[in-house]
Amino acid sequence: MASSTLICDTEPWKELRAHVEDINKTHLRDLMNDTSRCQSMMMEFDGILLDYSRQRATTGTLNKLFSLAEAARVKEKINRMFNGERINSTENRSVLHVALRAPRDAVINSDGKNVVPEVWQVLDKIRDFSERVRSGAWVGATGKALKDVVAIGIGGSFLGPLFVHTALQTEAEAIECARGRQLRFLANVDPIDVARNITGLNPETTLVVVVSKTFTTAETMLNARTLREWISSALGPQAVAKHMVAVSTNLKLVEQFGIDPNNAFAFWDWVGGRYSVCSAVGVLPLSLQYGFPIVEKFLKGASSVDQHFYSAPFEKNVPVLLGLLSVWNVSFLGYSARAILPYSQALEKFAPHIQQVSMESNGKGVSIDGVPLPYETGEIDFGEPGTNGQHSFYQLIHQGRVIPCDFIGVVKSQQPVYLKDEVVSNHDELMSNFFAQPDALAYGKTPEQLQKENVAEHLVSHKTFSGNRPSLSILLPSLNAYNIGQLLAIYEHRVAVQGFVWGINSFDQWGVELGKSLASQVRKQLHASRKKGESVEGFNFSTKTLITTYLEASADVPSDPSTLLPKI
Ligand SMILES: O=P(O)(O)OC[C@H]1O[C@](O)(CO)[C@@H](O)[C@@H]1O
Repeated sequence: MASSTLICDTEPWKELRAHVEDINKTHLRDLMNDTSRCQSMMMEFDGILLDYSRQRATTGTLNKLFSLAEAARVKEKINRMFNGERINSTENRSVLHVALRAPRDAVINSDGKNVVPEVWQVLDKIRDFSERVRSGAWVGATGKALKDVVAIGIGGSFLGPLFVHTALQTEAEAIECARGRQLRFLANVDPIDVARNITGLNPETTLVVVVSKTFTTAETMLNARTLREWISSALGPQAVAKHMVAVSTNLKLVEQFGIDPNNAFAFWDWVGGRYSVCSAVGVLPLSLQYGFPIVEKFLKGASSVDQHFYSAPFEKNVPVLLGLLSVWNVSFLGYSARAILPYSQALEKFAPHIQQVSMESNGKGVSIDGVPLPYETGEIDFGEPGTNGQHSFYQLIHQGRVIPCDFIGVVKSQQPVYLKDEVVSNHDELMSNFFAQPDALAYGKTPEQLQKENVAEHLVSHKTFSGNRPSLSILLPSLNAYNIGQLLAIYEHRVAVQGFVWGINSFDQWGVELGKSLASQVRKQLHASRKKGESVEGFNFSTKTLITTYLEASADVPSDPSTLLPKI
């Protein structure tokens, strides 16, 4: 396929389009009767069981998807990514988050230079620093050990670390290592988030980690200035050096902000924000909370998937299979959303993280060459842990719109509970739902079944489930740092595969810029109106009215406030 040819103009795409008609002839409940088909749609990798037999697909569909991957040159694109080529062409950058978790002796080149040694230089610096903070060798301005950490950051500088932290919080080894320590995340520019995060913390025993790839993000910088004020108003300006450190690619701005460059932890422009959890962005706060050895296990789990993704044949390659099936669902079956449903409360922040990884990566309107696309890319990702979601939005998934679901289950609970009078453990109860839901979606319930159950005639249509709703199941052996790393990398690479097939740049995010620049125009107006009484100009009628109403109704804000920090 020539680089300017769109994937929708290739034969495999056209064949898949035609193949939809074949698939529409067979209900999933009939596909599920074919045991050899089901067997061929299950695989095991490094302790993880993947079951995609409840996709609306046959082995024929998969073969066609492999041809599509060939037409899209997916293998070549994976190789180019791992070889450090500048596949993020609109930003002229390589995409090397895999180097962040590569073993110390690996060789991964960017611009002819092996980047692995500098990755490990930063990891070693984090290990050393986090050990000093945790052991009390590094103390705050008043000589007290720093037991609490507030990590300030947003988007990719927040969601990944929050997901991993939340997932580890109740894991036995992690609990032991985190004893007496707290890790909090301040993301939103909303002052309420500041108030909630500093409540109950003592600046004397708190370390603030400012996390920003660019060190220019408006929300993060305002929150960083706010917490700098919180520290210096309590302990004096000289305390900032002991209580604030940074993670960034922009060490110059870190220094200008007033953070000692020795206390800055670098990463590189070849790490996309949403792919940065394995850089100092995640590794530093998580090591402060849990110790470096646990975080190293997380990196190893991700690295294991990286190697698998790079080397396994597509027929047995978890991220490739998942990515191709998502393309099938979105581009051919017309399902534009995907539900991420972990049956583990520890994974409650997984869907929010994957929302950014997936939607910021693949929500694009043009090809990598800038050609407007005649097909849609990306999907709407959302999710909640089961069983909570079952009592919320599952109604729509069962009887309303068709939304392919990812069910993620865990064999061994982080916190098993066995009540002596109960038949099954609490975790068994949870997992009963994990096993039942995919079949409910696939098989549904027919009017005939309902009539046999003597359901009143006027209720039969209400109680009918059409079924034929696709899902896949991922069963993890347990939820420790290693498995969390595996899960992360599977989803990261799946998103890349989808983008490679759609022929887009999954590694830029120009779509976030317009809103930012309009906000900056509004910010200038608010300033001019408050300070100089200038009227609101240069906006359309609607925006002007909204801003004017806001200004008038909040005119009691002190015009020259002395610093007012939130209190709860
Ligand atoms: O780490 P930074 O530079 O503060 O950026 C935060 C986030 O902002 C974004 O650019 C989107 O606004 C994300 O891609 C990024 O993860």
